[in-house]
Amino acid sequence: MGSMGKTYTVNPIDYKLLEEVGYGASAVVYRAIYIPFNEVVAIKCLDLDRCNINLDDIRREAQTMSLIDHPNLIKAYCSFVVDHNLWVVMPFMAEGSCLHLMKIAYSDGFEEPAIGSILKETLKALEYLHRQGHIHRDVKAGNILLDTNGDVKLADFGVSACMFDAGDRQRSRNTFVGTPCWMAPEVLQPGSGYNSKADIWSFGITALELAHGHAPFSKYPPMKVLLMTIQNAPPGLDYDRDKKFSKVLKLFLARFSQQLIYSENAFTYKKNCTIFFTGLSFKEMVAMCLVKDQTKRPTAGKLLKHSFFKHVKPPELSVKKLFADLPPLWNRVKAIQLKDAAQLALKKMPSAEQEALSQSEYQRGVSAWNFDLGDLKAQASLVRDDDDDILETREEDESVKFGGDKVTTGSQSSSLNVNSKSEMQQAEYSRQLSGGKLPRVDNLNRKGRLPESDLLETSSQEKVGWKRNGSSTEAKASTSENDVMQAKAKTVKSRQTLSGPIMPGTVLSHSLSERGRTSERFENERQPTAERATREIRKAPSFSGPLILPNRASANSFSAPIKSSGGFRDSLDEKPKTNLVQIKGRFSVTSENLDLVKDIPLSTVPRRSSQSPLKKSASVGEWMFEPKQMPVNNQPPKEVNNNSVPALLLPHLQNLFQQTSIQQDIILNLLNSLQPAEAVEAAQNGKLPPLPRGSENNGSVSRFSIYNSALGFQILVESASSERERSLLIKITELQNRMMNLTNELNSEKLKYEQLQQQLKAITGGEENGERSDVDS
Ligand SMILES: Nc1ncnc2c1ncn2[C@@H]1O[C@H](COP(=O)(O)OP(=O)(O)OP(=O)(O)O)[C@@H](O)[C@H]1O
Repeated sequence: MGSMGKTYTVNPIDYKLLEEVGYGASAVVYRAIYIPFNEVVAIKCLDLDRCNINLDDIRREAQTMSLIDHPNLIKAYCSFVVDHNLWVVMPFMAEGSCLHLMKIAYSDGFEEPAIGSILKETLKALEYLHRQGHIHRDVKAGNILLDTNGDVKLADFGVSACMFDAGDRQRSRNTFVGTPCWMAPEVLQPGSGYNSKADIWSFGITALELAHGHAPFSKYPPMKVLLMTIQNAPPGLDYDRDKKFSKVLKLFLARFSQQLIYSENAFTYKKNCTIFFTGLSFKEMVAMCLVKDQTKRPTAGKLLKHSFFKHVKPPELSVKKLFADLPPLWNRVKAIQLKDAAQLALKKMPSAEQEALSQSEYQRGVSAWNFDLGDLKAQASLVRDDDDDILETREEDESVKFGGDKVTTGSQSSSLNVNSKSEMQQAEYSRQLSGGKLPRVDNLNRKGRLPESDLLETSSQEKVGWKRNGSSTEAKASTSENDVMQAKAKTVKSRQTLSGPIMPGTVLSHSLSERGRTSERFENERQPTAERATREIRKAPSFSGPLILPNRASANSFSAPIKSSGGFRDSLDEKPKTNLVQIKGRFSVTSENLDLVKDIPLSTVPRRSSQSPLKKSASVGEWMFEPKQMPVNNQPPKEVNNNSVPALLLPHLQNLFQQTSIQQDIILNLLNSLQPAEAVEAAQNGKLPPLPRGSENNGSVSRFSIYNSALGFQILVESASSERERSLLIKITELQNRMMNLTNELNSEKLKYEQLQQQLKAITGGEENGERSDVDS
């Protein structure tokens, strides 16, 4: 039974599928004609082979959709199975979802009056659903549909749950269902149970989504979002960074401080005050929804009485004007697909397809995840974000702010600034349409009634199914190239956080039916790149799909090895941080490392110098050694990493060696200058280098024993007859002793150096293994 007592048949030949007007995690939605009534309807086609939802869930959705009866909820006319697809026939909402609308024309979110109306209508739907005992579990902008007259309806009961199942009224549920960014903390906490208040949290997130153009945390990978939701303070509206609200606030305050508001006419004054206080009450309303303790969140009914909703305009005034001048929905959807495809191409990933596939497998595989918080934390700590991301996270972590003024990233919004109104009407579409492969959309009124002639014409055409025909493919390919060119000319901040090791697609391949995958690959090979990209985009999650995490064991429990990351080391990382001094790159410098460095007697080690340390001196024969002090290492510890420790030691060791050699030279010089007979003799015996004959030495020296352990020889010299010679010999002895000490030092440093090298090898070996297993995984 359909609308107004009309009955819709369950025979697919009574329906003519037209353009694709939406796609989600599990379904593609088409505009269609119900031929018996010549009425435009929407048909949601769920691929039963591909989606993870079990038949019970699907039946429940269809059942819920057919039983509900509320002006703000999408009702199903009927549903039936066609091949491997379930078709759900429902009213066509000609302006699509709020998400698509924001993507195409309001990337910074809607203006406050529209937000108020959309939220109020959605809240009415929720209030009704909750009263009927349902939890929607997937409230988000992508599931709020708009019609040309401004009607607002909540859709997608794919994940809705009945709280009265098995007569267990008000039972808290324990399954993990929803979409990461919109999921309430209690939904994510295993075993804590949740109820209709989970929808209120999602409603609060949706409010922020509508105000900013994207949901909080939408740029982060799903696992990160889950953790942020559990661990961070709840998100909220930030006036400083939100252009829309701060503009009003600043203006108001400026005029207030100059007492200008009093001189304004009553109308302007009232208007400004209203905007200002509405902004404040919006913030308050959102804060009420986003309380982590679900018991403290208001019910939908109570929230409806909040001051924010008191002065909300009827949607036909505030919502209707949002679509003025926009092209028809199907063209917008196509443009979004092309835009996303161009963006994907721009990212120049090693393999865009790989990424898309991995994302789509995430979407499918998510239901097979073993929900283990410890694993999640480990995975989240592996997520690498660029500096920018880190900064932003910290900002968000600290003060929970949102970048309304930022280029939106992530799947929820596109970062390409497509001027929708002009670019929508590109020649590409005219070409497609004039090519006769798609129905003449110009001849359709928005609501979708087809003139009889067109209906006949389109009826004779091939049905638009899961695949596209050749001409539209060609047209899209060329437009995709255009898009890429346009996009290249613009500054694009591409999302980068999705390519990290967290992508479960790499470990969840079994979750995808092999048959489906093979045929998909085959299709992909035959399709032009742009078409493929578009298809992959469609399959790739916008993270807007439901996250279903049933309590069942899985092999996919994040087996990737944990490695130290140069990225986040925030509260998410619970690895022990004892002695952690500084994090640099992939290494962390611990106080142990610093101790090692400290052990080196830097202050006593002479530095190697370009200038020779040997200077002419009268007191020590020809040369004296002028040791230069090695400056204490003034480098801050952050400059030190495991790599640089041996490098740091090396010059010192070289200096020691050099110093020792120099001292040897000095001694030899001194010996040369003394020319003791024994030395000469020793030299002649091969124990000492030949000594030059000096003029001062007259041969009468006292016996003096010099033992050099390092050099392993003993010099026995006669004590010099003269005082001068004696003092020189003493100096020699001193120098020899110093040399011995230095040699000992050198040996021990050599030992340390070797040990350090071994440690370093062990570390780098471990790192390489870790990286290899990362690459493998
Ligand atoms: N009745 C409708 N009229 C017009 N457009 C619709 C209609 N129903 C759905 N859509 C469009 O199709 C998109 C996907 O629909 P839907 O959310 O039901 O699919 P899904 O696979 O369940 O998505 P997800 O699970 O990601 O929320 C919607 O976001 C919307 O843009």
